[in-house]
Amino acid sequence: MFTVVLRRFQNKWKSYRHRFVPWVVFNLSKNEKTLRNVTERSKDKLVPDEEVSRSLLTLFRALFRSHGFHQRQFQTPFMPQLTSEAEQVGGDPVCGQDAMLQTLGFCIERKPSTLPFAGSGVFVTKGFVPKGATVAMYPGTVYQPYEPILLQSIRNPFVFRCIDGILVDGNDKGISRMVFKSCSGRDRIGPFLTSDTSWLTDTPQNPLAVGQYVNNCSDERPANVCYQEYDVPDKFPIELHQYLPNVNYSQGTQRRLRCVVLVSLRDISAGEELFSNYYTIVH
Ligand SMILES: C[S@@+](CC[C@H](N)C(=O)[O-])C[C@H]1O[C@@H](n2cnc3c(N)ncnc32)[C@H](O)[C@@H]1O
Repeated sequence: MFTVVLRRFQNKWKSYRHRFVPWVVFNLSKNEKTLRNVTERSKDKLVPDEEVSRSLLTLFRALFRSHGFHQRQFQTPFMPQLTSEAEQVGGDPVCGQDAMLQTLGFCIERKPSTLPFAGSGVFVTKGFVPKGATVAMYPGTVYQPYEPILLQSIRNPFVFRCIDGILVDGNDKGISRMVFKSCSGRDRIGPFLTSDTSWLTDTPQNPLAVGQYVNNCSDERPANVCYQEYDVPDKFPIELHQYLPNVNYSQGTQRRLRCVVLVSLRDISAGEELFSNYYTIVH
């Protein structure tokens, strides 16, 4: 009898698309109506990867044009295309929030949540988010399913689980923070950083990288964004990797870098808080 119940629980548990342990365990029963149901893994993507790439590239190019100066000192004759892009910058650096408003048409920021006792949340503070837009990124260290995360996951509500078992640790404190910094410092491609550590501060240079602070929806506050996995394509420009807020835990990881983005489920106006669905069931 016990084994049957246990097996049923295990099957149900395995079908959860995303989960934040342990919060999810204690709160599932309170939120059962808000579960997001997806019929097949492949149907989970709200927008094609190409569209996510387009949004990220537009923003990152604007950031590069404004921050790109510091990279110029590293230019070599073998990178003429980068030099010319940096040369076009002129003397007009814009901050991350301005770049986001100019390129994506909205700003998001981390602020105290409207929910009591929920800590911080993420809000649209300027502009307008149309349905299907890439609204935020979930930063953190990426662990393959076979990699050890025990120490980092203890009492850590920021460990996000992807459909294929990959974990993303978006905690900006303690051991998680140290691990991210160490992995990020390790992975360079020539003169270029391959990831961004500034999401660990209050002023991330990539302003999308606050997705780990988006709170869970409820019956009263339905989800307006959802998670979507995005594997960074091989052709993603090397000089723009410095804005990606994710890094592989192991240097030898063979697969493409996993990022997780949050995509809007409907139009969202300035002033609204973002709510995602921490639970998705794949049938
Ligand atoms: C991924 S973190 C989100 C960021 C969190 N608000 C913070 O400031 O650290 C998940 C944690 O946020 C809190 N949280 C998320 N959604 C919530 C909700 N609807 N009501 C209350 N607390 C919530 C829970 O403490 C949960 O463990």
